[in-house]
Amino acid sequence: MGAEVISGKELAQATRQSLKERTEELVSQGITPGLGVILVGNDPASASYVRGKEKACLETGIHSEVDRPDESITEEELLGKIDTLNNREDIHGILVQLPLPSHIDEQKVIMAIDPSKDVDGFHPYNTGKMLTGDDGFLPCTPFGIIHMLKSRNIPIEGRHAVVVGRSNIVGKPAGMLLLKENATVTFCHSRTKDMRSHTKQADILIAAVGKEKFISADDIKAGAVVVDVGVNRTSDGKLAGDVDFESVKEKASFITPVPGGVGPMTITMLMYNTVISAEKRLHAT
Ligand SMILES: NC(=O)C1=CN([C@@H]2O[C@H](COP(=O)(O)OP(=O)(O)OC[C@H]3O[C@@H](n4cnc5c(N)ncnc54)[C@H](OP(=O)(O)O)[C@@H]3O)[C@@H](O)[C@H]2O)C=CC1
Ligand SMILES: Nc1nc(=O)c2c([nH]1)NC[C@@H]1CN(c3ccc(C(=O)N[C@@H](CCC(=O)O)C(=O)O)cc3)C=[N+]21
Ligand SMILES: [Mg+2]
Repeated sequence: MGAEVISGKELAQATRQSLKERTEELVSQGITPGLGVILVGNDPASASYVRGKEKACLETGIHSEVDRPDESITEEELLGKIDTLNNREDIHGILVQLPLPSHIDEQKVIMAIDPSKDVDGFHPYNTGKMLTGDDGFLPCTPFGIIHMLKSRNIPIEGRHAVVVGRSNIVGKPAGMLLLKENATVTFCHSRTKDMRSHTKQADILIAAVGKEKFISADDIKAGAVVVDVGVNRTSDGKLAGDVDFESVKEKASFITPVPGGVGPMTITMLMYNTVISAEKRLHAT
């Protein structure tokens, strides 16, 4: 018994293989998809995620550039770098790694990115399109989650999805994409009272809190689908999600692991968005 584990790592490999073919087709037509990453400062976790993105670009044939300004960079200088990337023909996707140092206004920086190159899907123009169901870039983590559920033919329509966490980059858009798939959605957050009464009703539970072992077997319904977005560094230096994997695995029907779950799919959907952006450029010429 026990849940089936949805390997994001395996699905990422398969998806990257098909993206590689689309990239080769683009290259044969004279366009190499290009991703420009800006990583401010030297936070070790951010540096590690950016390395993952560079590796994925190599695997999919996407040209990548990483600019690593010192954390003393001014907001104006950073906006200047974004402007340069916005105007480059050979760059189809722009990603500014978050969080930014506190002297820089994150929202202002996100707004400066050309929405047609916003492969993170964080610009309000793309957020708005997601809300209305128009075609735009979807945020990579929620997009990857939907992809993982569909890869296992897990029904979403009509089911109760409970999202724990409401950040702009994960929780909120995850709930919106599940709603678009016709789930009935509940959000839980730090002000939620009696959280367990909500999580126990979930057919699909998304944990995006950032606290190790936040969700235990007692918090879920038997047979629930549990998606663990959390990436937490434990005291012994390992990576752990928000879900107590060993106990929850015995009670859930499907579960995503950490590492090797949502993280690799997040990066893969970034590659996907970059390829789409380059394809749009090709068809616009
Ligand atoms: N695998 C991946 O690809 C990615 C993983 N992550 C990971 O996902 C996790 C969440 O990231 P992110 O959304 O950016 O984090 P934030 O810190 O921005 O948001 C955390 C959310 O959890 C809620 N929360 C905090 N404490 C509680 C509590 N006791 N009870 C209920 N809700 C609570 C907060 O509520 P409130 O709004 O009320 O403060 C907030 O909405 C992190 O571990 C991060 O590293 C993030 C991005 C991508
Ligand atoms: N502009 C911006 N876009 C982001 O998408 C973004 C961001 N800023 N800031 C930080 C968060 C976090 N995030 C992760 C991506 C991949 C893994 C990932 O691949 N994790 C591996 C483990 C990686 C490791 O070993 O450290 C795994 O879960 O298997 C994790 C976290 C993207 N984020
Ligand atoms: Mg945040």
